[in-house]
Amino acid sequence: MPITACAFDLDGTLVDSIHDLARAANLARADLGLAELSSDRVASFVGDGAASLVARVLADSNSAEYTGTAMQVEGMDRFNEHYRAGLSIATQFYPKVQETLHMLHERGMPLAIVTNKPERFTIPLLRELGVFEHFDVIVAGDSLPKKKPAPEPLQFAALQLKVELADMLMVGDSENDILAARAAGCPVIAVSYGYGSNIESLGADAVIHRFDELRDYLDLN
Ligand SMILES: O=C(O)COP(=O)(O)O
Ligand SMILES: [Mg+2]
Repeated sequence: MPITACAFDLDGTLVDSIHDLARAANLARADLGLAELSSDRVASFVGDGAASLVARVLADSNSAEYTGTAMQVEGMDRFNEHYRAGLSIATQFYPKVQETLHMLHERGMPLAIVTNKPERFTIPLLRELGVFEHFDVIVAGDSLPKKKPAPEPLQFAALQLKVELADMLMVGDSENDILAARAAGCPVIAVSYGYGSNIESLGADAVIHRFDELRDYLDLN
């Protein structure tokens, strides 16, 4: 793979954000008189952006969709407030992420974030974690009309980075990341430690178990 740029998913790939997401989700549920869900349960609802997360968390069902009911609108408002107030209380980089991002940035590798997390959370979270400046482009879940698994966010990132899609490596933890990469024509590596289920069977070019294994796939000089 002649990789000249990298695009990274955020939740479940760079950072373990589930405890802050689950806290905000459960505070929103409590505001609406609903009982607490386990972090694992909330993790199984992450991946399609905040509106889907809120719909699934309120219904405690993976098939719930956000249609804008009064309860969902209220739940979304509550979730926004709680999550914005505690984006990085318990959120941490997975092992070797910081070092590897820093090394790639130092070596001049163009880097993108391509996440389904909305901009209102993505940008402050990256700032709070001290890595905002490492990325040349940030495409969030609501930056464009379509989000992953559509190819547009990766197409937009490649355009901004001035690289070919075939030369931009996508790294993610869920089926949406792999589908988006396939649709866009990007090579894709899956991480095994995130929130996606059955990641080994989803047809990524490779599966890695620790973030710095990425080095093996990049032509670093
Ligand atoms: O917030 C989400 O739903 C998922 O975010 P991700 O695309 O960074 O995994
Ligand atoms: Mg993810």
